Amino acid sequence: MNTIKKALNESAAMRWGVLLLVGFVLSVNYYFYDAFSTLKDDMRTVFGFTGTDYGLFASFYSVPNTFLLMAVIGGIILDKIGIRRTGFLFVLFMTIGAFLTAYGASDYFNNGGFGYELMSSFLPRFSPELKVMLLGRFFFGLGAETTIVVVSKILVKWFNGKDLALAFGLKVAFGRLGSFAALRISPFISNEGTNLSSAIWFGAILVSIGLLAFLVYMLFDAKLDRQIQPVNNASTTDSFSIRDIIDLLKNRAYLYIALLCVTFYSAIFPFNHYAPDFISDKFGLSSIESGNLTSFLPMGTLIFTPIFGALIDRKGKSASAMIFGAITLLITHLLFALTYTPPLIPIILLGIAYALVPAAMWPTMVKLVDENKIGTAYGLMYSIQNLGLFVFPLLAGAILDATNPGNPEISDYTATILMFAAVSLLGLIFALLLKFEDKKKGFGVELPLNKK
Ligand SMILES: C[C@H](NC(=O)[C@@H](N)CCCCN)C(=O)O
Repeated sequence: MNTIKKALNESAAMRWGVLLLVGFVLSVNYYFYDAFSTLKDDMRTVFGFTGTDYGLFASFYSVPNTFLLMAVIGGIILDKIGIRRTGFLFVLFMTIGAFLTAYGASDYFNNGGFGYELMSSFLPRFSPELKVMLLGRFFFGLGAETTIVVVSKILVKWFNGKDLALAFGLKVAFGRLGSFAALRISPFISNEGTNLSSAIWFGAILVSIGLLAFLVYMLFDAKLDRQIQPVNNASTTDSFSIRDIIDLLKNRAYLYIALLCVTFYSAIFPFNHYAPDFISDKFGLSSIESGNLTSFLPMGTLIFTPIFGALIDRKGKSASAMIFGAITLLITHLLFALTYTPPLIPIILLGIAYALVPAAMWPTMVKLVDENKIGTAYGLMYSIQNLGLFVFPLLAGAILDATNPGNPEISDYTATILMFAAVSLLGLIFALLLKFEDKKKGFGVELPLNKK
């Protein structure tokens, strides 16, 4: 009997199964990224971390991606050596980074364990545990950002022409699920700092399970390659040139969207690092209560990002959605800084902005850049974004310390949050510029993404 074998990516069950696997890798990535925000106060009591120390720790995630351009380089490596080897390498970096961070915070290390003496022998301004945790955060960040680029490429490989936008919305949702779990589970395990180290080890173990999930994915990827290789060989030889980066930066619409990306996310991710502590200090809640409240944010975006994505696929209006999201973000920070509005209201507003802008911004790239340059375009955008993710947690910690001398238990966050409002205002200006540029050049950013 003559049987024609279907390629794996033609089976819907296989595609969604793959999304579940790589989505898990993203969930643990975001879990470990956000797990520390509810532990800020515990790290202050257990390790004596100041706001600046905490800001430095949060910022270190972005050092490799900004100063060593690792997100761009990771994208180029990905195009050169492929999904399996690049993915394995960068998920491994992420895992090593998570374990190093947990080791730095462990009782064993802090009771004079391996490396303690060495870490005490230089830069005395920084404690040995902070130094090891910074090293861990560096490797974690190096692996985590390129892992997101790898997962994007995996989705294009499996879903192109078959619900790709929905798959991208769900990709963001998996990340938010990780953030949600971190905000709920992390303070629960830490139990006001009595089990701080266990809360961090738990995150590191989750990341290592992510590595196992990626290894399983590699089996499917290899099988798919064996099935589709002859078809794809002809089209995968586009080599990298520095000219691509120059051309991207000369494209004003790309520049505006990259600047919107850095300002928008700089007013959200760094804010999230401080949000549970801010809400707890301003509204007198425990760290578990404020973590639970903050967790409504990723929970809401988990549901709404794919829904907004599907709407933008069909109705368009991406530039308007980005402007609306930027205005909402500005209002949120002004409410947080200047009023005592019950925190759930600004959190809901923040959730709308946080779902709307990513749902519109990431797929819009296909309107601005040729498909064969899209990996470089995303990689460059992530590197630019990471500059903001480096600077703003640091700045927030420094402003917090300057306006609250003596590292007090309860801090006044007004100046810190006003700084985030100013960054949101910049984001709004770039969203408006993008819309004007689109009107002038006719990229079609306002048109639906789905082809008729
Ligand atoms: C898709 C987008 N992701 C990013 O911007 C990443 N650079 C964030 C990384 C945080 C966790 N590792 C998003 O989440 O909207």
